[in-house]
Amino acid sequence: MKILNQEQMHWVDQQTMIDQRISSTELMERAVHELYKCIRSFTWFDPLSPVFVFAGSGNNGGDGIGLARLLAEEGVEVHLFYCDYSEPSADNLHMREHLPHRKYLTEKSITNPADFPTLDRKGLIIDALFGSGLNRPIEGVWRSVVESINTQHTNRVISIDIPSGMHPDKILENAVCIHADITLTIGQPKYSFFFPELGDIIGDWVVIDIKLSEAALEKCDTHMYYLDAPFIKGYGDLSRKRFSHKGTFGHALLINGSYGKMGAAILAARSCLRSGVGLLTCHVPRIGYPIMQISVPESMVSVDQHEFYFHTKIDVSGYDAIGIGSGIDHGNGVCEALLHVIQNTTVPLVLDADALNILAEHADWLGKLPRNSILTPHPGEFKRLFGSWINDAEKLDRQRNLSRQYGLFIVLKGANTSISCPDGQIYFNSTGNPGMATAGSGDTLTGIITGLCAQNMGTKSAVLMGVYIHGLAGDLAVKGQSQLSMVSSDITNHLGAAFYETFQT
Ligand SMILES: NC(=O)C1=CN([C@@H]2O[C@H](COP(=O)(O)OP(=O)(O)OC[C@H]3O[C@@H](n4cnc5c(N)ncnc54)[C@H](O)[C@@H]3O)[C@@H](O)[C@H]2O)[C@@H](O)CC1
Ligand SMILES: [K+]
Repeated sequence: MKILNQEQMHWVDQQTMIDQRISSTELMERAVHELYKCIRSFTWFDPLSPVFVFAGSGNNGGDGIGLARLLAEEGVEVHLFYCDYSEPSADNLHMREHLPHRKYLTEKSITNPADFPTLDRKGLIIDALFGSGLNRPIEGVWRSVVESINTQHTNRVISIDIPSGMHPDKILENAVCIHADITLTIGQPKYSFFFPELGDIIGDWVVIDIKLSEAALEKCDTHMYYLDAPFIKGYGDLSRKRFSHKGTFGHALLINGSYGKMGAAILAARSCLRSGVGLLTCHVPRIGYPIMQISVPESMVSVDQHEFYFHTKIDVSGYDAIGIGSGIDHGNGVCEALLHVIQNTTVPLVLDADALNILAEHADWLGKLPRNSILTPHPGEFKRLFGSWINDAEKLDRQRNLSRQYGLFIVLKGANTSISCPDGQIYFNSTGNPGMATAGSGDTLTGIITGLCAQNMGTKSAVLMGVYIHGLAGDLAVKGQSQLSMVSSDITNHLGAAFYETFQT
């Protein structure tokens, strides 16, 4: 799914009305019905509790007023507050004119901070003050309304389209924003939803489909995408031909593990094999030989001359993809051995963990990496590699520019992992959960991406698919268990189900 900026979203709204021959009121009515359906589908929704709607005078407010109407028509007790309601938009006025009989609905204006109501009964707050039309930080009475709503800890808060005060495309420094429990976002997710520093403000978010014009969406030029199921399904064909053999699916090399960290090598190897690679060789220190043979019998083992860690300048020719770094440690000679790999292969390298830390100490090596290599840092490793950032928007810009400059994929791990590509596009993953923040989760990702890269499907497909499948396997693994009990082997054990759910193959 494309992620559009403020201007593009407005344009798509307008084009939708033209293409579908509907008025702006009809489009808003469609949005209002979809918002209502979504709220009514929440199992926690209690029609016997009051709903407090705070509406601004723009179209976001119009959505809130329309929602108030549908809830009141159902018999829900609704209290509607108009906040500094001057010069309402035409659609906002239309919604107001069509409010039902006032039996279940009260209306009140808030024109100064003292007008904020006492919400002494537990209920649901709907935030419809400002939406994607916000163009500056909230001030005055709106600010005090936002601050008062944020103190209502016993009431659940749903923001319509975007938490009021948040800009859809950028960070407004020190701006006051509604802290939503849930954001029901209209049409497309907004770019700012992918800034980790705003995560607590947005809460959980759900995209409300209002059947925007496909033709208009198609025409919008963007470099930002949300990596969801329909998108990834169209990205590759993993079905196997009848006469295919293990040679068809590539030969991967994984260089991982050291004394005390052989688990990283095992986790990566098992995930690599579960991702469909034809042949796998694991290069490990001597101490790791029996461990790998017993733990991962499907893998061949190449043994380093060093007892405890990766040290030997090995022959890396003949492989289709190489993953390196999980648990390789930092001992004497590791840097030279890593540089030897970098300089003696043309296949994309998947670099993780200690390989990234070594890279951080040798910034000039970035330019030496084979084109289309893949860096998989978590934020701490990203900082060591590329320095600290001013805010998340600046961090994402930097990530994107570095990918273009060095011809690399950068997979910045976290909630909604961001994947920047050499072509300048950036993808935000839709799968995964906090249970995956556990030891070895990154090692499994290295294994998956390396295994997919080896199958010659194109590096970009392998990276996007790998990140998506890794998260989906985590989502399947956590079903029926607590996130806190999850271990990274659970991810590996659900890879088969994740591939099947995505590609039916
Ligand atoms: N046809 C459409 O355009 C649709 C719009 N929809 C809703 O409309 C919203 C966008 O509506 P609008 O463009 O009217 O914008 P908003 O309702 O977000 O804001 C209203 C107006 O307030 C002013 N404003 C912006 N920032 C301000 C600030 N900090 N302090 C004071 N005033 C400020 C601007 O002039 C802006 O146009 C979406 O978020 C969505 O909820 C949906 O109903 C779907 C269809
Ligand atoms: K809002």
